[in-house]
Amino acid sequence: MTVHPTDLADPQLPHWLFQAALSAVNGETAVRNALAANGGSSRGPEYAPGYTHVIALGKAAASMMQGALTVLGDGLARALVVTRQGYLDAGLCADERIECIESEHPLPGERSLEAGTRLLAFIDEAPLDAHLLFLISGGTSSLLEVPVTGIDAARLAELNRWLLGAGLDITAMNRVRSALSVIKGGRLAGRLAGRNARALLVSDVPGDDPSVIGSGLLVVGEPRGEWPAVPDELAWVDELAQMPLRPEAATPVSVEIVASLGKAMDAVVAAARLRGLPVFRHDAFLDGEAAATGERLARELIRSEPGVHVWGGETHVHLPDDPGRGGRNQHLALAAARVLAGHDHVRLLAAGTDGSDGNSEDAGALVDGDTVARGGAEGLDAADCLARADSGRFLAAAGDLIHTGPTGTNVMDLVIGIVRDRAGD
Ligand SMILES: O=C(O)C(=O)CO
Repeated sequence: MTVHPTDLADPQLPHWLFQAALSAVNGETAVRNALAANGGSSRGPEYAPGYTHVIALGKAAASMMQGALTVLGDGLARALVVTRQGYLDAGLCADERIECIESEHPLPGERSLEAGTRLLAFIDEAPLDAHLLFLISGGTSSLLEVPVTGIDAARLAELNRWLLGAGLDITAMNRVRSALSVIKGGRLAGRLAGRNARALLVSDVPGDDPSVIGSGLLVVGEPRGEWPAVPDELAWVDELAQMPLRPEAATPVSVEIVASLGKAMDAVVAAARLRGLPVFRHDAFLDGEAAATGERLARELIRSEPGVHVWGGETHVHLPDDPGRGGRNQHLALAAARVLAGHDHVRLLAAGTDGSDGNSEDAGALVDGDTVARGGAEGLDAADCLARADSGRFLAAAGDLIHTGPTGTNVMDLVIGIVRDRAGD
């Protein structure tokens, strides 16, 4: 394969590859395709006028709902859409059949409790012979909750603040969330009263396990991993988790993953090949500490052959008490930038496919061998910003942030490395 240094040097290339990935896992397209494939020539009963009740939850809810609406048309009876603040679509919510709720993320609160209560009522209001179509994406864990007795909004926020800052992986976090919820851990399936139900999922968890996505509302999973050590001030977590929950007969739900990190990575590979560029797909899931991962990938890229490299996953950051602006992708990118300093042939993009990274409004960052110098010229110190979890401030000063707004999907994070031929420097 011929290497085109001019293409690998194209300033737009990393953005273009990231956009190709986002399009391939877009919630609207994924739902539309899944329903159209199912309808085909022998359209199922969900298309009968006024028969289907849609429940769209998570960061990609509005976009997934749009996909369902396009295919169902007047097959849609009613819908409930629960998504993150700022992620709704005004046109969608103008449809009087569609009830829209903006809820809280990444920390659940009062509105998450209201949304959880509304979800149960919405299901109860659907006729017993209705078809329930669930469209679930990540973010659901925070956006909706019906907790066990003894947990109010303040405790819920306290619990999740600890879970998000403790460096736990999503499986461990959701194990705790599920133990304290009457809808998570598959328990929502016990509230469907035998209604015919189908779920389409956009996966934001490693291994695409439906019992982990959105804390597995409809699918009971095997408890996996260690129960984490709970800090003393949260002793009520262990106490309440031991209380037995009333078992309810679960209604079987057909579950299908319609978009995933793997598909997003495939799309980067295909887009690079389309340009005739060499591409290296790294399948090992990125799940380590963000800064250490960024440094490791930067070292690998410096030594690598020219071409496009793609990784996917979800790293984590141990947050200090008073974190600054940023998220795991920006943290990873800034740590990588320190290693890349002076190496002009490498660029690295790290971004969340949902368009938001940590507590910032940015998706991530695109760094290069000059990032540290650019931020330094603005009076900032990269090591200091990393120590204070303030990578966003540094990257904003360096002009390296990537902003997409809500993307209509959520399949974890992508890291795209571009290595140019050194002769072209
Ligand atoms: O983001 C969430 O809601 C999860 O728990 C994983 O999908």
